[in-house]
Amino acid sequence: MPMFGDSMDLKSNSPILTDPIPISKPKLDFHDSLLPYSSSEVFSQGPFLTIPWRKPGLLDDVLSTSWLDAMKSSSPRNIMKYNGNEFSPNDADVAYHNWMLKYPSALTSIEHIVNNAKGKRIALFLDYDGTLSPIVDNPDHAFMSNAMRAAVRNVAKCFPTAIISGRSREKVRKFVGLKELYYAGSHGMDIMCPVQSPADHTTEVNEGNLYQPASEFLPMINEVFTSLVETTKNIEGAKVENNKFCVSVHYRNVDEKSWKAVADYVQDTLKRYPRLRLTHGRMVLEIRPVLKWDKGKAVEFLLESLGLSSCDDVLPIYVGDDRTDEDAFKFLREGNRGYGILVTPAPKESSAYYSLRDPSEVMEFINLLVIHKKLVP
Ligand SMILES: O=P(O)(O)OC[C@H]1O[C@H](O[C@H]2O[C@H](CO)[C@@H](O)[C@H](O)[C@H]2O)[C@H](O)[C@@H](O)[C@@H]1O
Repeated sequence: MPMFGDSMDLKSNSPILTDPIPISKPKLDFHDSLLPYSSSEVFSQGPFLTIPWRKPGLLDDVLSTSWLDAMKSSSPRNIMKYNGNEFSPNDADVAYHNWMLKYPSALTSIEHIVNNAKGKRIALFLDYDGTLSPIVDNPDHAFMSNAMRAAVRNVAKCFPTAIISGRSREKVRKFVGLKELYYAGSHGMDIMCPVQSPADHTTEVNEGNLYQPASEFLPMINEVFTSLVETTKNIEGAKVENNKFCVSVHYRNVDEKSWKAVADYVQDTLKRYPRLRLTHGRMVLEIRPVLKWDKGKAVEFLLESLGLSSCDDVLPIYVGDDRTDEDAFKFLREGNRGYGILVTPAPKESSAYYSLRDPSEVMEFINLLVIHKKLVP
């Protein structure tokens, strides 16, 4: 089990993890009531968020040597970095405590959150790996607990609830095993659309109603999957996962000496497929279409489909642990639409408002939402 968050460093010295465009102080017009802290406090520390810069036709990350730096910084074995400072494990508690001034716990902030939800409808978005299920070595064994399943089932009875995952929609649906939710797989590129009945405004999930903005990439993704399975087959521990509209190349179980070989194979593949790009996850390289579509877009799309896109009477909450979840946090923050909650046991730069340490705290938070809903219907 990782000691700290696996992809803990969005601001490392490596060019891979930082945005090559200088970021000025964001001009975001927040309502103070939504903020868990004062906005001047948040932005006084300089550039706020570094996310990979996406430009169609370019790889997110250019050289495999740099990829290697990114892969190393994604390893829990490496020292923890936050805001340019390095922390030894002994400093970790102090660092986490200080970091929480900026990203307070969603558990201790529950009153603030539900107060802001008064007169509004909460819409809940949940990432899967690292959020509902703990991170484990074998991606096929990332099961969620029955207690977590019960919590998600209960919360879905209170609020519209969607799972947005990097995995294929079918796979994540199988893991979660609840039919009363909405599912978006492949980082939001495969959405089972809820259908609204014009008569009574109820929604139902219609199997035939899929939104798949990357459907033309399907043959290409399959080719890449087959090719990477073949090329990496001799690297012990490497695992290639077909997530339908994206491919994950896991190096969690690969000896660090062979990480470069993994990066080289992925880079070679991307050279052959310029319409695909790379993103980094938790000890995983992810290949996906060069498409302006991400988890943020998926949240926007689902809110529209559910008839919940009006900011005035809806409070979307998104809970996630990974870099790809930042797109959703950013979408909520930029429009002053709702709350992002970052799940992490270690300090990380984020566009989220709040934090939770691990999936067990996520479950606690979900249960608190249900309790509050029952107390104040
Ligand atoms: O968006 P998510 O639902 O968080 O999916 C992101 C990736 O999650 C999975 O990989 C991660 O979890 C594995 C199981 O704990 C772990 O072994 C791996 O190292 C992590 O990167 C999944 O296997 C990927 O396909 C998803 O893209």
